[in-house]
This record gives sequence, structure tokens and C-alpha cells, in this order.
Amino acid sequence: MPFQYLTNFPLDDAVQTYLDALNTHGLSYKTEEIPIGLALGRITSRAVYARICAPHYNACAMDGIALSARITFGATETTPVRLQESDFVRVDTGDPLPAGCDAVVMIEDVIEEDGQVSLYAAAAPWQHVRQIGEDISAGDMILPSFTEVTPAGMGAMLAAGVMKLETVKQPVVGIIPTGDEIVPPTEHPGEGDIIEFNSTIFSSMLTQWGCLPRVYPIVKDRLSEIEALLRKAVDECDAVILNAGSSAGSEDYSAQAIRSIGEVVLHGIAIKPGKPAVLGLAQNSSQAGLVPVLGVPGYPVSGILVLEHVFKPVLQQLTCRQPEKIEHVQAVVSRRLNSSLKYREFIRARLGLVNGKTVAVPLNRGAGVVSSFVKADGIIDIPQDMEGYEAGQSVDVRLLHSLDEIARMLVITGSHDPLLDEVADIMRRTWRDSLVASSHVGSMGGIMAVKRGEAHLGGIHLLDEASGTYNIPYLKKYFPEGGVVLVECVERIQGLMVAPGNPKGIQGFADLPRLSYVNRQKGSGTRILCDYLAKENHLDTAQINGYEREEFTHTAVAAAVASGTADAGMGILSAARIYGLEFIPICPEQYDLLIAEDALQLEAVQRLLEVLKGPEFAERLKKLGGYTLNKPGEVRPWN
Ligand SMILES: Nc1nc2c(c(=O)[nH]1)N[C@H]1C(S)=C(S)[C@@H](COP(=O)(O)OP(=O)(O)OC[C@H]3O[C@@H](n4cnc5c(N)ncnc54)[C@H](O)[C@@H]3O)O[C@H]1N2
Ligand code: MOO
Repeated sequence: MPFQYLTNFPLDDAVQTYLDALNTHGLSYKTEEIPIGLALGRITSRAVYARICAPHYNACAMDGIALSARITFGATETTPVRLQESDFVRVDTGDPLPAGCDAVVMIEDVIEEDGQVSLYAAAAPWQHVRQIGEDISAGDMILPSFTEVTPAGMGAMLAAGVMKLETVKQPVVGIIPTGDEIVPPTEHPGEGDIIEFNSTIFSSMLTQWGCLPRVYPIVKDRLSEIEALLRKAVDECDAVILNAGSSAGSEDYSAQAIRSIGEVVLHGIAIKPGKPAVLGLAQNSSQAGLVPVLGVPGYPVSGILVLEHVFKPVLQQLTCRQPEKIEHVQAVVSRRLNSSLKYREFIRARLGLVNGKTVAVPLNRGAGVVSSFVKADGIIDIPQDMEGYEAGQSVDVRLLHSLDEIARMLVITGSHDPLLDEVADIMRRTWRDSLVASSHVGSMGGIMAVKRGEAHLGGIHLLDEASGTYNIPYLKKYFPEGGVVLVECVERIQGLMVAPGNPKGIQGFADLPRLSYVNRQKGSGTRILCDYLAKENHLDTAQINGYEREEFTHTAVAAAVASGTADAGMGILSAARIYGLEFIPICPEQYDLLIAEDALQLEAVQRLLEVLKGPEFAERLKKLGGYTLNKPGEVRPWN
């Protein structure tokens, strides 16, 4: 296959070019008549008018007596009007107003005395009567065109004798997953198998947008097979998403397949992730309609962004839904962000309100890191003509959660330990409105984040080589003026995680030169410990294979060992257990929380301290293993 040169259209131009092309070819929504009972959330395609009045008869609005108001005139507290049974009709709410009557008196105001009925107030004509058409008059417009049907709207239509309405047909959107290595979801994928989950993400997004997703079976990387399934999908659907194979690889057939059954409007957008998207179209041969066909990059984050930015505006033309307002916020970015001048970049970020400023902590930028979307509170939008931002600069962030939620977020930035997730979970179970955003940037990263006022607190475990003590020497160095408190958390065991059965017979740190190693990032407490142990053991780290290979969490190191790409890595027992690894204890260390003094009184911080002191925390840590609890949650004097 000849190499395909991708274009580099700015995003807005690409979307406009695509919409123009689709509209030129006559892209249009379809309509269908549906019963009212199925209309919730649907969009009207034409105005709905009342067929009958509601109410369609004069109805009593209260339980009581119906009468002619005239006969009550003159009744007062002191001069009641007395009525005979023949002067009125006893009625219940909803009864038709009896002939000759024009008012209802509530039963509470009807005084029965001496076998007679007395009224101590006059009735006004038409009081407590729901007159014909009070709610809706026949011929009234109940809903205008292109309006979303609400529960009350459904009731109003039925009340007005409308049994069916004409709506915009929900577009059926076909999703075709492709790839030789793609397998249906399974708990036990083979090596090289990629679990097919994009179609589930895309289906759910489409459902949220008012479309009907239809997922086709996974098709192999064979042009003829992709073309055949694409042809079928175009004939069966109103829009089609062809997933993966969008790039320039030898088995990337999306653009070719779309071109062979229709037209590629453009291939390549100046965004990252998402650049190799293919914007195409084809004719539906059975219904002679135009079908937008989108070639979506295989990486899930790329796919989500392309769907959101490129396909959503197209689908909104088919669903006739209005784009919802996108909320933005200016936030201070917590670390340097590089960006290419060639692309507009979208970077997922956690957000929190610290010291009155909104802080954005960028998450993993990888296009394959779908979990970054799970954690993200917003998307940092770096324009194409920017080279990036320095830490502390203000950035534009598209909000994924409300500002109210972000204001409640407890921002924890520092060293990674699974206990933080357990604390967050206990908080959530105890107080449902608790929100915790924790980012793993290592102990030194935590110190800096708290110092810059960009985190409420951070986990730290920093060994001071000179004194052999933990944490306090660092606080003295970095916070000479105070402003932070140190809260006791846990003592935990650091050790070498090795393959089950310890096939390499590893005894301790001194064995590293004969192994392949996986390390933690510089600035993490574990890395500082490794560097210290290397010195103690007189090891030249340049001679240790993999010493420069850096992972950001204990579990990522454990995963590397479990996958066999490293013989050993330093970490905590709980991480080794998760991956079924053997654990060679090396030394205990103190893992504490560094809390900004200003943050100490926050409700969220107080809740966290309460959790640390409680029984559930102790129980959960016992299960995780490798921790000793002395006085968790207690403030430790340090200066
Ligand atoms: N030499 C080049 N290589 C790549 C380029 C490039 O410009 N030159 N672009 C990179 C970029 S950027 C992206 S994005 C990807 C696009 O990849 P494709 O659309 O061609 O997709 P595949 O290579 O087939 O798959 C990539 C990756 O996506 C995941 N995937 C695919 N389908 C699914 C699915 N249904 N469910 C879950 N995950 C899926 C999977 O991890 C694949 O490995 O290309 C780069 N390469
Ligand atoms: O465009 Mo790819 O989507 O940058 O990762």
C-alpha cells in the first residue's frame, strides 16, 4: 500500500469542512411517529397541537358542594346563609360540575347544623371550578418543533388527546471494531490480545447523545473484509464509526476502505491525541441517504476526543439536539507542560480548589491511557500555536465536573500508596459527598505541590541519609518558616518484588548488578531509598541494567516484574501481593502526610484524619499487609 500522507487541518476548520461536505451531499435528519409513552427525551420534529381541551368539561376542583354562587351572596360570619339539600349537589374533586351550578364550596366551609347547611362566607362565581380548557385549549401548541419531550410534556399531550407525535428518528450509528489482535472482552486475554472495549465506550457516548449504537462483530485487518462490513453497515445505519486502522501502518485500511465505498473528505487533524482521524461519507444504497463515516484512531483516548470534537457536531445535525454549554475554567497548571506547535493538545487533568485558586494537575498523556479519562475533572486545551506552559501558568480547562464538585475535592499530591485509595473509599462510604483527587508525583513532588499551594496535602516518605531519619529533616529544609503540619500515617515495609518462587535466588540489594531492574522516578521516596541502598552496598548504579527505567507507582513496578520485563523492583508488600509476587523485605520506613496549615481546618481534611484514626482503616491495612500502625492521624511536632 502506498504511504498515505496525512493532512494537518486545524480542528475547527476540519469540522467545518466536514459539515460543509456532508451538507452539500444532503445530510439530513429522519423522522418517525411514536406513541407518547415512548417519547421521553425524544425531540419533536414538528409542533404538537392539542386535539381536545384539558379539562374537556367543567370540573369540580374540590370535595364539597356545588351550587349557584348567587344563592350564597350576603353570607358573612354573623349572617350565614342557610341552604336546603335541594339547593346544592354534593361533589368530589374531578366530578363534572352539575347543571345549573357555577361554584364549589369546600367541605370544610360547609357547616351542618340542625339538619341544615350553613355557609358563613359567600362563594364567588367559578370558585373551585376547573373550567373547560383551563389547562390547555384545543388547538393550543403544546410543544414547538425541535423540543425535548419531558415527563410533564408527555402528560400534557395525553391530557390534550394526543396519542402519538412526530419525532426526530434516533440515528442508528454502526460501530465496526477492526484488528487482528482485537478480542471480545475476556478475563483471560492471551499474550498480544487486545481487549475490545472501545465499542463499549463509543456506544455509551452515542447513547448519551441520543443515538442508537449498533456494534458489529470484530473484523480482521483485511481490506476486503473491512470494505464488505463497512458497505453493510452503511446500508443499515445512519452513521458509521470504523475503529482503528486510521494511521499509516501497513495494516491501516480505514481510509482506503472508506474511499472504496464512498469519499474521504479529509484524513488527519491537527490535534493530539486524535490526529489520524478519517472524516468520510458514503451513500446508503437501500435508502438513498447520506451516511457520515468516521475512521476513528484505535487508541481509546484519541477515539473519545475525535468522537467528542468531530462526530458530535455531525450527530447533532441528525438528532436535532442543541449543543450543551461547555463550561470552562482558568486553572493554574501544577507542572510544566510541553506541547508541539504542530498540534492543538488536549490533556486530561485533575482539578481542585486550593487556597482559593483552581489547580490543574495533568494526568498521563498517553493516547492509550483510558483511565486518565476516569480520573479527569477537566481537559486542558493547549492551542496549536503554543509551545506549552510553565508550572504556575494559567491554562484554559474544559470542565468535566461541576465547579461545586471541584471545590469539594481534597487534593492529595505526593507519594503513591494504595492506602490513599482506601482512605478515599472509606471517606466516600462515610460521607457520600466526599471527593478525593490524588496524584502520584513522588514525595518531593508532594513537598513542592504543598509548598506552591497547589495541594492540600501529600504523602511523603523521605529518608535523610545523614541522620537516617524520615521526613522531618526535609520539612526543616523546605519549610524553614513552617506553614505545614506533619501527620503520622503508617510504618511500612519496603522490599524487593521478585517473580514467584524467586527463580533468580535474589537475597537483597547487593544482587542488583546481576539482574534486570525496574526503578521508580527521581524524586520519589522509593528512588531516594534505592539510591541510598546502592551507595551503602557500594554499587555503581550505571552498571545496573534498568536502573534508569522509571515507573511512577509501586503497582506499575510490580506489573513490570510480573510481566517478566524486569527481575526485581523496589516497592511495598501490598503491591507485590496484588501481582502474586514474592517479596524480600529490605527495611521499614515512615510514610506520613504533609498537610498545609491552611488546609488543616477544612472539613475534608478533618474527615481524613478521622478515617486514619478509625477501625476500618486499620482493618483494611491489615488486609493489604506490610503496614504497622502506631498513631495514625496524630500530628507529629517537627519544628
Ligand atoms: N508510524 C506511525 N505510527 C503511528 C502514527 C503515525 O503517525 N505514524 N500515529 C499514531 C497515532 S497518533 C495513533 S492515534 C495511532 C492510531 O492507530 P490506528 O487508528 O491505526 O489503530 P491501530 O494501530 O490499529 O490501534 C492502535 C491501538 O489502539 C487500541 N485499540 C484498537 N482498537 C481497539 C478496540 N476496539 N478496543 C480497545 N483498544 C483498541 C490498541 O491498543 C491498539 O494497539 O497510531 C499511532 N501510530
Ligand atoms: O493522534 Mo494519536 O491519537 O496522537 O495518539
